[in-house]
Amino acid sequence: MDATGPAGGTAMIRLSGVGKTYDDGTVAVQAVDLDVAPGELLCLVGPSGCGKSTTLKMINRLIEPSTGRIEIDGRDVTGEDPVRLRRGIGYVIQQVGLFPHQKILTNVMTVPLLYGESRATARARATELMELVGLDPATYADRYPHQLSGGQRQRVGVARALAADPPVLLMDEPFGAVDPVVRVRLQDEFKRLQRDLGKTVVLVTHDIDEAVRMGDRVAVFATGGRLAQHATPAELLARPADDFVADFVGSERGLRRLSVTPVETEHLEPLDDVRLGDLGAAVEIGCTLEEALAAMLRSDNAMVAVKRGAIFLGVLTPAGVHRALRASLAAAG
Ligand SMILES: Nc1ncnc2c1ncn2[C@@H]1O[C@H](COP(=O)(O)OP(=O)(O)OP(=O)(O)O)[C@@H](O)[C@H]1O
Repeated sequence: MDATGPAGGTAMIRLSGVGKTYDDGTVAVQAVDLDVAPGELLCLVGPSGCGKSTTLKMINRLIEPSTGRIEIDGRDVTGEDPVRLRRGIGYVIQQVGLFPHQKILTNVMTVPLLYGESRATARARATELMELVGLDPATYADRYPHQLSGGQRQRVGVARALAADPPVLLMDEPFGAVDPVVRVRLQDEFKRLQRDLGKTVVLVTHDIDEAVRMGDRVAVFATGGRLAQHATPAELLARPADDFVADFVGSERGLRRLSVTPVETEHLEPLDDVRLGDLGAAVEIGCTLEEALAAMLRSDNAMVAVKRGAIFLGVLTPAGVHRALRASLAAAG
């Protein structure tokens, strides 16, 4: 097993007392303790200049910590050869950094070729990865980067980062350059992909909505590189650790809870003599209140049918949404 665990598997990341003071005396990160469980997606969020990118880059040693220890699967990264280390860590940045004069397929093939795969294997792998990130190879393989939209380029960046099948992915504002609608779709798709592939991911964003939507856990950094809170999205929104976090998550945090609270059977009301098709809008049990509310708003009724597969379970009404939010608030407290 190498420094970063078996390729394709998941890895545990641990930061203990990790700090960074730059040569000019800027304290970018203060003694931070953070664990990322295997297969977990951790979002680092906070205002500009609070040390998020510095923290991320210390994990793959693009920046050396001034203090503390960073372990991947129990092994200190500072003892590892940086080149070898980075092979087990995919890295996705906002400016994707595609080769402008190479076709998309060739861009993605670069990584498998780098690892000594034959051209045929690299081509097959790159084609598979394009499909995985939702870019039809028949349409996009032979295009050049400038012939793609920002969101499509971002998908290529993710495909390329996955090409080496690294157990760990580090992402710095990966969806920052795309418009809000495409952004939400990319976030949802990436989250699904990450769950399926079981990668351990650390993702930097300045957007609290992105953090609570995507993170299994969220680390909120405050100015001066202080880790202000490390919690699940639901805990963070229900119980901000201090005034800084409360201010950062914002007064709309009740609304934000919609995206992290699932619809459960106890929030539903029965409806007699109704068939699934009669109500128009229907959602699956376990979806978020946000999704259920969106379906409710699309329908003519002030309610939405909730089902499990083909079975009708009941209806969710605005009062049910309210009850669900109150219950989750109480549970998180
Ligand atoms: N090479 C450097 N030398 C000195 N100071 C630096 C250096 N790189 C970053 N900093 C400072 O360290 C602090 C943290 O920077 P960092 O890039 O980690 O923040 P960030 O939270 O990622 O910010 P943003 O959201 O704006 O990208 C900032 O005050 C920044 O000015």
